[in-house]
Amino acid sequence: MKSHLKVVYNRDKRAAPALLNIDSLSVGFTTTNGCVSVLQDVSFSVDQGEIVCILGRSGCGKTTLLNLLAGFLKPDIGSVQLAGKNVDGPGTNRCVVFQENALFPWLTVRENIDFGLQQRGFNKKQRNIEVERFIELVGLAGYADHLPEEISGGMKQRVALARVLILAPEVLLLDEPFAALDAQTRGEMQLLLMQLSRKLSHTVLFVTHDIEEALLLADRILILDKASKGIKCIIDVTLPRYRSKQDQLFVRMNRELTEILKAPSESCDVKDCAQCPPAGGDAHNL
Ligand SMILES: Nc1ncnc2c1ncn2[C@@H]1O[C@H](COP(=O)(O)OP(=O)(O)OP(=O)(O)O)[C@@H](O)[C@H]1O
Repeated sequence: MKSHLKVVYNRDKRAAPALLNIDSLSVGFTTTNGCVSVLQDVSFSVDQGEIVCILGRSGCGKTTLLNLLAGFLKPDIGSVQLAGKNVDGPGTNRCVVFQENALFPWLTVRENIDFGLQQRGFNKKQRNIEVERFIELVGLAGYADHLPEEISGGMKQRVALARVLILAPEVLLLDEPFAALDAQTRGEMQLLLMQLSRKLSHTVLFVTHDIEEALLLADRILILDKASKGIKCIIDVTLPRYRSKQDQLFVRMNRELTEILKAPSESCDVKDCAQCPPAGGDAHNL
């Protein structure tokens, strides 16, 4: 049967150099049972303005990879480069949003969104204009003076998004940001993220367990493999930008991705895939 997934290892010539280059990353942890290797020889790159979703079974290293990109963790081997510069710690050019937002409970919505700009020394007039713009953008007009405890979980995640987007980071790193929300609010947040990242041209890496979420949001989906501790495959999502779960191609891709995630092998399982590298080839370098 013909596959509907386009697996891309080596990209066509790029119009511009990649924004993020992840080269041969390996990392492990020292535990009470000794050293545990989590990621081995992971390489890929991300273009400016791309949304890349990271999928994989529980414990395959998705959060670890995001932490490496954020600079919270250092690799044992390999490097992360952002715009040609080595990432060797956290930096203002990357912002992270987690499942559990960490809003300041004593600050209002407006003050939470303003906080980062204030820390960076922008004057009050500039800040006020930007804060009002972002309150509107994330659909929180009318709630600016509320405290976090006075708004819903979905609204809190809107605040969490606004307060990082306002800082215009080069890369936005999202670790299951909508996992705790109900299905409807989650759908609204996915749409909001897609609209905002297009409007503001953000480069996004998004960790999720949810294949549908990845198919709704991603330009590419990177699947991590627990067995090999590396990349199982990278899928180009060839759906139109605004997607419907009811679309036939969406349904088929969902089914095929589910199969890939279930498959125990270390390599891509797309049938008749002409683009898989030969054994020992230069896999995963996009
Ligand atoms: N600080 C740490 N010390 C020891 N082991 C760790 C540490 N952080 C992560 N690990 C281990 O590394 C592996 C990968 O963890 P990670 O959280 O990156 O996986 P994940 O794919 O994000 O999982 P999940 O989908 O369940 O959130 C797990 O086996 C985890 O126990």
